[in-house]
Amino acid sequence: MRRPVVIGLTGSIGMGKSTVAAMFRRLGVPVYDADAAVRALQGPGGAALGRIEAAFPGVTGVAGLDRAKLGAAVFGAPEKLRVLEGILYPLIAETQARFRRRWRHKRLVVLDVPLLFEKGGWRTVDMTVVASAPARVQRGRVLARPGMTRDKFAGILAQQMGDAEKRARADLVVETGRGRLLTWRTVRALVRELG
Ligand SMILES: CC(C)(COP(=O)(O)OP(=O)(O)OC[C@H]1O[C@@H](n2cnc3c(N)ncnc32)[C@H](O)[C@@H]1O)[C@@H](O)C(=O)NCCC(=O)NCCS
Ligand SMILES: Nc1ncnc2c1ncn2[C@@H]1O[C@H](COP(=O)(O)OP(=O)(O)OP(=O)(O)O)[C@@H](O)[C@H]1O
Repeated sequence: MRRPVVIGLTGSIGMGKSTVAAMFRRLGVPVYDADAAVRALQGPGGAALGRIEAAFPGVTGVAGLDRAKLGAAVFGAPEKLRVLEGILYPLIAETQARFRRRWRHKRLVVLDVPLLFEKGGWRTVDMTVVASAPARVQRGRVLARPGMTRDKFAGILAQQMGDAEKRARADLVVETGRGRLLTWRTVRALVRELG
């Protein structure tokens, strides 16, 4: 039996990655959501909680992880972020392997991974797809989110590979700044070709 074509989907904050992922799902393509996997590991009863508490005392409780507290501890402290990644990434790799086994009979699957290029996940996929829009569209979307500030946005951008580099590395760029219909048609054409 042929194994599925594996697409790695990524994009910077506010570029429409989640919306593109939802379009793949609507077309019947299984989508692995790396952010959701991280949240499940860190939520109430999550498999990573014990190890996170041991490394960062005081950041977990009955409700799971206090993300803001841990974020304050690790963002801006690269060596601490590496410790957190060392705890989470082997567990994430397991959940991803389970996803791949579960859908091995499919022709096409998508891995939605925010840090696909930054963390090397691109090496394990057949094709990379980057959701992208002009910077002013991205900015407008992100600053409209509740709780978002210019400083926070700048801080997040500074931590991510830039959009230009992601676009240059992508096998396919899906434009999300020129209406949903265009985005939908692009995703549908890709699924028809590969699915
Ligand atoms: C530290 C945590 C708890 C903070 O959670 P919080 O909800 O406050 O922030 P959020 O997850 O939305 O991240 C904010 C921004 O930082 C970026 N970011 C998150 N983790 C990392 C990382 N390891 N390296 C670089 N950027 C990161 C995200 O892409 C996002 O743009 C959380 O980010 C975390 O557990 N990170 C480690 C796991 C990871 O690498 N996740 C990335 C995607 S799989
Ligand atoms: N053609 C389009 N494709 C995708 N998103 C679009 C499009 N047109 C408008 N949008 C809007 O842009 C926003 C993009 O948000 P979305 O959550 O998909 O981004 P994201 O890249 O997943 O962001 P984050 O990484 O911050 O979660 C949404 O509010 C969505 O409704």
